Amino acid sequence: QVPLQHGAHRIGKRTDADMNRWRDYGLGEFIHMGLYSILGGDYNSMHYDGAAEWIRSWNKLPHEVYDNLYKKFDPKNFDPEVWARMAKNMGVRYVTITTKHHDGFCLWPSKYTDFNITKTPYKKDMIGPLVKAFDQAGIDVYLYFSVMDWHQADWRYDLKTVADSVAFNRFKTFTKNQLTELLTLYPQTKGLWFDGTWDNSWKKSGAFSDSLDQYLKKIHPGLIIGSRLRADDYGNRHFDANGHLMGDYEQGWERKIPSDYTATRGNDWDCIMTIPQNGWGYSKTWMGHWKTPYELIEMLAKCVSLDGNFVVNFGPKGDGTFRKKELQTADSIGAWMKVNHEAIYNAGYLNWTKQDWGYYTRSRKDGKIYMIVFNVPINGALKVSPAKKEHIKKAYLLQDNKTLHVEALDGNDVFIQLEQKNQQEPFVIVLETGQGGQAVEGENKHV
Ligand SMILES: Cc1ccc([C@@H]2N[C@@H](C)[C@@H](O)[C@H]2O)cc1
Repeated sequence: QVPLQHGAHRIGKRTDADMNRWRDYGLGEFIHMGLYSILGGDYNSMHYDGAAEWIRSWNKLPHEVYDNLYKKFDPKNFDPEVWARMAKNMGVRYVTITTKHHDGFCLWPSKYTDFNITKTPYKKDMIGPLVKAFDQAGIDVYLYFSVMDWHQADWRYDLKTVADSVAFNRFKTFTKNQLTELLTLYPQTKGLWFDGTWDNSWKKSGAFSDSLDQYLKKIHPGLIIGSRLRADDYGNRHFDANGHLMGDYEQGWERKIPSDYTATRGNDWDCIMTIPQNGWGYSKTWMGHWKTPYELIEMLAKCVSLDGNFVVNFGPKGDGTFRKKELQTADSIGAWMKVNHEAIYNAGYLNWTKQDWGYYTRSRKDGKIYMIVFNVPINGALKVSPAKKEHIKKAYLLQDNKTLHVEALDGNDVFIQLEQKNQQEPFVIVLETGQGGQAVEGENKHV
């Protein structure tokens, strides 16, 4: 064990009520809104083929042109109630909204920089009404905040000189002030989602990130902060020099999902995912493959089956409305969740051998076991190999309680026989288990 001042201060999961609530969310939503939403990935009828919210870094777009976009920022059709209702219908239980992305533009009336929404034609705070609308819809709100801030003269990518450190110290104070402001203005906030913390300047500021983490939790008890905020004494991020997670959950799964339970290292985690191949802010032309609702539902099932949450990103347009494809996706996921949310909410990992037909989840409330089925085998027989001493007593379809035939195989394995194999969408089977003797007699038991 390497002695550390600023490594993990807690070994293992955080288990207070706020974190237990976080663990049970299952499904979340991310929203990227900012000056980049106005351009939608295009400038001067050229298309930027990077992530649309990074268009300021495109050499064909002068910084000055981008930074003056605030003069055009006017989400006339923005309605926080519409955003909250869409999220509610989709079945999300938490939402993370960008307050300030890397470009430094603040969607709230910050008193620490004039580069904020009050200086735009729209004038009004967007964060307050969103926090209120989501909170009233029963959706927990988390605020995305980029530490890296391209607008601040005191931002540094690295600390090479004394002058760098003097400037960066001013930047740290600015950052702490803005975060205090956000938590004071929006006390319903459940957590902060940090980004833009990969540069050397921040890696060399492990002591500050540690004290900032503690300060924020002191002024806002229960606050949830993932592993993207801190660096340890040696600049390690997410996991300290001793391999312990620094943060309340692992925040590294961006557009990727752990391959299996081992890869989660037994930590809490969530995966944030774009519907297109990449790109978080609104882009007129989405990159590459657009994930179908079923692909996203399979990702959701996989995340929950590995004790994580799944967060789908939406990038509203500059006028404050969502593109049709995003509205349709939210609708489709919501329709599936209306029928099958029992297998997602308050559910997590089950240590049974993964089968090809899909994913197991187990309810943290009552231990009920769910099979979320995506791939029906040709013979319509779904193999289940329970852990030792666990036996299948009954299997039924969640959507209509229809009991399914269970055939005993060797040991306590079973086949669950599906009658009609023309399933048109992912479905859920509920398993009732018992301890002790095989509850289901095989028909043709070969001795
Ligand atoms: C290399 C890279 C840097 C920053 C990002 C930001 N994190 C996501 C949550 C988005 O905000 C994206 O701009 C993505 C990739």
